[in-house]
Amino acid sequence: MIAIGCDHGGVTLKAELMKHLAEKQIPFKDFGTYTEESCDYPDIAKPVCESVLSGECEKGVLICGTGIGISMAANKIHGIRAALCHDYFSAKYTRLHNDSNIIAFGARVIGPGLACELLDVFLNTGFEGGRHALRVEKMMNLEKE
Ligand SMILES: O=C(CO)[C@H](O)[C@H](O)COP(=O)(O)O
Repeated sequence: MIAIGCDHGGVTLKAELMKHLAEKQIPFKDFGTYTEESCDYPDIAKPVCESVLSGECEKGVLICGTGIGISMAANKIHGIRAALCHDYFSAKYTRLHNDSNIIAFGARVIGPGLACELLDVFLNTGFEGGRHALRVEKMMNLEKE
């Protein structure tokens, strides 16, 4: 199950990504927002991240206008590693090297075609482990300081 959420800036892109997931028969849970009425991206980031941390959802997708605010908000939550990705290399390597559990997009930055491709590579790439495991562990330990 994939958790997905956006602010008002990401409603259209979220719909495209959900259509893409449905076509691929990948189950998802939509945490809103559902209209283009203005809302605050931390209010959406929180339940999406909680769903990933609880294990209800395996990974998450967050969208705002730039992708910056909603990924910043997500990364304030302990256990979340959210990666803002607008290119193929980043979407692939944030899984391989950072074991990211959330991908974020800026709906005012990227088109739906590329975003769907990036989501695919994000979901289909595993963590490489090895030397990266200690780095991820050290990164997560920063939350405890
Ligand atoms: O990208 C965002 C946060 O990083 C927001 O989507 C953006 O700031 C919303 O702006 P506005 O209220 O003017 O639609």
